[in-house]
Amino acid sequence: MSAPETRPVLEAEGLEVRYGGNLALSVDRLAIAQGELVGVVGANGAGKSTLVNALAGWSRGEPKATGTVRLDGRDISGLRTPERVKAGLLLIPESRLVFATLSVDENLAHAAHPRHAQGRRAYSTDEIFDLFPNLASRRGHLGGQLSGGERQMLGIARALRLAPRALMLDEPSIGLAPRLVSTVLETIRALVDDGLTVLLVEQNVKATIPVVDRLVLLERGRILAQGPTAEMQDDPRIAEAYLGGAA
Ligand SMILES: Nc1ncnc2c1ncn2[C@@H]1O[C@H](COP(=O)(O)OP(=O)(O)OP(=O)(O)O)[C@@H](O)[C@H]1O
Repeated sequence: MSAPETRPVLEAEGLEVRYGGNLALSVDRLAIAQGELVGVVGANGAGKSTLVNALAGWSRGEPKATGTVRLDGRDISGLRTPERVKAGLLLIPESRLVFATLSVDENLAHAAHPRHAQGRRAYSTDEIFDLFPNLASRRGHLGGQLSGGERQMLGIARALRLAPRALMLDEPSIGLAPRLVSTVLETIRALVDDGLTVLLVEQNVKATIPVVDRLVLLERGRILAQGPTAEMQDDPRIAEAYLGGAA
């Protein structure tokens, strides 16, 4: 038998992002292992979106990103977003990109299973509707007619059709009713238990703690602390800032 695989699925090294002259993100190293669910938490403006956008090779403004991003050991820093998607690195942005004028079925059909996805799992529409029964009952509804939670689920479903190697989600809980927040986060957990590798950005630390394996605390663009959830949840920086000053 060969030694157990330790190479991370997704890895960033020396990743820096500047907007104009301002350094918004400076991450020495972040690595996510196969089948791991890592939660990135931090206050407004901490750099959470900037981090996942830089990993995805995508941005709102015109930031300058430097450093190395690797997927399964392959340097993908020079690839544009569509090529990173083809390679298996997918981001579901905060804005939950779905086609508003296409039905749920059409939205899924547009996210067709890529031909060159060696060893990656593309979920079938049947599997997707098992995972998201709400979507199954709305197959003919237009994307624009769906609730925030349903759009979020459709966004995840579209990503699953594309056989992600690593999936990044930017604040999937935002704007959702508390009950739906746990449904969405528990579904993400179930996908990880099924083998998917996930980087989850969340401001809702309380809802994030029960589902993630590891927490990364970002502050002013830097990783202030990271570690297994069981240890990090008692870290006073997390407890005081996000859990109502429990310490
Ligand atoms: N397009 C942009 N142009 C200029 N500065 C930006 C841009 N996007 C983000 N920034 C700045 O970069 C920093 C990090 O922002 P970012 O959106 O990554 O934070 P965040 O942790 O995702 O915050 P939130 O939880 O509010 O979404 C902030 O200081 C923000 O003002």
